[in-house]
Amino acid sequence: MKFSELLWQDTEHIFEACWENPFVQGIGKGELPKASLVHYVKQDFEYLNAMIKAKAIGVTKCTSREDMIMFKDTIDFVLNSETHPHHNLCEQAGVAYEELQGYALAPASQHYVLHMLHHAEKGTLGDVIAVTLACPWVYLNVGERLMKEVEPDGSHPFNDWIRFYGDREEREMYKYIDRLDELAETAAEEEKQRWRTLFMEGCQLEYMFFEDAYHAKDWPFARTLTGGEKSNAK
Ligand SMILES: Cc1ncc(CN)c(N)n1
Repeated sequence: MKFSELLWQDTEHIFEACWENPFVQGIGKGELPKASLVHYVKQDFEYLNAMIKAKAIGVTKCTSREDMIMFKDTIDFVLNSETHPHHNLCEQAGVAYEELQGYALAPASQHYVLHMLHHAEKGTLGDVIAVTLACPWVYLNVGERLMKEVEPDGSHPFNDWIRFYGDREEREMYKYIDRLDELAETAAEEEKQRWRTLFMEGCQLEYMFFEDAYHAKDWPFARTLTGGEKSNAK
């Protein structure tokens, strides 16, 4: 069995939970509360900044140009293309994209970002791939299912979001899967167990990201310092 098939077996139930999550189902139905959309974009803008940094750290773990190009292509994709789905959500929320940038992360997304950057910094090339892999895999899965189930056209409020993830470059992630399968062929058992854990935790954090976006779940108290300033520290 390929290592990636084992990853799938470990996490299929979490992919299913992501699919059933009200945020994803709301995208399919074309109905999401404005607060959910706003919360999602605020969090995701910062999350994708962290993803760019994690992929840049990935470059420092490479010994071949092919691997460097793989990371470079994703950085380019996130920076230059992955703004499209955000614009779609902002249009539906009736809020300017610029207004939703620069916010402090809520607890679950903060955890996801710190988790990703920590393991990318201290880990191997395989660790960087494993800790960032849930991101495209979950979205490609959700996007493809939405494409099939909803068959959206231009009249669907989230047509761009669905088509972006169901139909486009998230397929680049197969390069990461193939590379991790290749690395797994010679990796120690202990390292493979760590990759499985990192991937499984990534899937759980993807689920929490959808769940918290739907409920616009933030810190329990206002992030205000004693002088009255608002803390936007990330
Ligand atoms: C949290 C999260 N995970 C995944 C993706 C899709 N790249 C995203 N935009 N945001």
